[in-house]
Order: sequence, then C-alpha cells, then structure tokens
Amino acid sequence: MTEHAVRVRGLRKRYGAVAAVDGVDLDIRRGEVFGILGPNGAGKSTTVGILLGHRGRDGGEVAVLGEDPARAGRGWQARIGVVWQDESAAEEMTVAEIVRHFAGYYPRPRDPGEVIALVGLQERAGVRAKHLSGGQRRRLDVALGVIGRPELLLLDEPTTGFDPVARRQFWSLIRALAAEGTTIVLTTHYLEEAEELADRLAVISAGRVRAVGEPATLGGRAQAPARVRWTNADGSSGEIVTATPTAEVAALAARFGGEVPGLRVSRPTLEDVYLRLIGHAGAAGEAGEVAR
Ligand SMILES: Nc1ncnc2c1ncn2[C@@H]1O[C@H](COP(=O)(O)OP(=O)(O)OP(=O)(O)O)[C@@H](O)[C@H]1O
Repeated sequence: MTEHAVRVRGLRKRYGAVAAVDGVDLDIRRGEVFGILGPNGAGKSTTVGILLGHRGRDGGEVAVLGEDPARAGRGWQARIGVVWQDESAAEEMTVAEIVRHFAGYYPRPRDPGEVIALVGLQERAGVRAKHLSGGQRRRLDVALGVIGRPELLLLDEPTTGFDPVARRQFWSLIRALAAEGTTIVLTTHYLEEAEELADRLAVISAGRVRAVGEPATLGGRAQAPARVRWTNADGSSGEIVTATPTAEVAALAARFGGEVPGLRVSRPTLEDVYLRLIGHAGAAGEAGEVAR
C-alpha cells in the first residue's frame, strides 16, 4: 500500500489556448482531508476530473490509490466516491430508491437507511428526486458519494446551496468519515469550510499550485505580524502591527493599569492569506488596486 492516496507530478491539461492545468504537483496522504482552493477557472474541477479518470490529460504523471486513472478499471472505481458539480440523480425515483440502487454497484456498501440519515434526508426518503430542493439534492449527491464505503472521496464544491445547519451536518459527516480513515479531497469556495475541515490545503490559481500547507500556517500565516487594537481614554482607536503582540499587550495593560478597553489581537485570516496567494492586489493590509 502506497503512503499517498494521490500523487501528481507535472500535470498539464489544455483547452485550446487555455492552459487549465499548467504543471501541478500534489501529494495527498492516506487518511488526510485535503482542501483545494482557488478562484473560478483556476483548474480545480479539471484537476479533480483527471484524478477521477473523467477527463484526459496532456502531460504529467498521476497515481490515485496506486493506479493511473486513465487506465484503471471498475475495481479501482468502486474504491472511490464522488460528489461532482451538477450531478443529477434519476428524477422519478425516490431518495430511498436511488440510494438503494447505487448501493447495488458496490461490493461493500453502507446501509442505505443509515446513509440517508447521515445526510439528514430521512424525512425526505420517500420523496422523488425531482421534488427535492437544491440543497437536498446536493445532500443526495453526498449520500451517493459515500454509499460505497470509499477509500477516497472526491468532492467538488460539495456544500454549494446548503443552509448553515446542513453545512455543519456535512462537516460532521466528513469528520466522521475521516475518523474512519477515508481520504477526502474537496474543492470549496468557502474558506471557513476549508479551515474547519482540511488537514492541509492547496491554493491553485491559473492552473498552478501557489501554496500547500496547514490552514493555520499556509503562506507564512503563523509568522505574519499581529495587529493589536484598543480604545484610548479619549475614545480614539489605537493600533500597532507587531511581531511581539504579547509584549505590546503587557505594555498596554501596564499603561491602562489593568484591562485594556476594546482590546483585539488579530493575525491574518485564511481569507487574507488566500487573497494574497492568488495575487488579489486588494488583499488586506496591502497597497494596490483591487482586481475585479
Ligand atoms: N470542457 C472544457 N472546454 C473548454 N474549456 C474548459 C473546459 N473545462 C474547463 N475549461 C476551462 O479551463 C479552465 C479551468 O476550469 P475549471 O473548471 O477546472 O476551473 P475551477 O477552478 O474548477 O473553477 P470554478 O471554481 O469556477 O468551478 C477555465 O478557464 C475553463 O474555462
């Protein structure tokens, strides 16, 4: 068994003049939750499509669960779960029928009833797919992605259209699957989701990987200066950007003789780091025009 669930070297894919994927390297370890972030058109779905064997490639090496997706067979496919954008299940069948039907494709499926409950669709089990709301459909897609007890689960923007409660239920589901040892790769535009779920993240823009790392340390985030803000006695705001926030807070506490009014200490958020990595000139704390 190889250490990596996914290993990609020098991956390239062009659509006419567009280099959708332009030399991507990725190592995704077994058992990890790996997030892929990037702006619209960055090449995320193209990359995931190649990992699944849904799309061909123009260059590079790809191994997914030890096999090349371009040549792997049905046995390999059964080890992988997918939640793909714009996937739509059979319209006339009910949720329970569809989940049971898909369970039949796999050698060791989960219990369909359990999976329906896992995605919070138990109240809708008898409803035809065509009568589900957008978010409920996405939950059904997630159910179909996990029904086969996959070793590797690839999710392309899985929580688009989810309400906040459904999103949190989905996060619990992903954590539970990760705890069972499932390797999970997900693309998302929700930075909060990436921060909540991912052990590591890759930021992709214009077909290239700009950074890979843990959410807390990505792009030098942990070493970035902190911003210390407070409110002065006359009501004006004070602010220092410093590499030694603890010392600044201690000095402020001494100056105020105790509690510092309106004290806030902040480091760059994942969004700040993300915007800088994708070259968004309006990223927080940086001068320059906002690219639109
Ligand atoms: N089938 C296709 N034919 C032509 N061009 C394509 C095709 N699929 C993708 N592209 C182009 O390749 C680039 C990468 O697209 P891709 O869908 O991989 O981006 P993405 O990062 O998933 O974006 P989004 O966040 O919008 O889903 C884009 O410029 C897109 O227009």
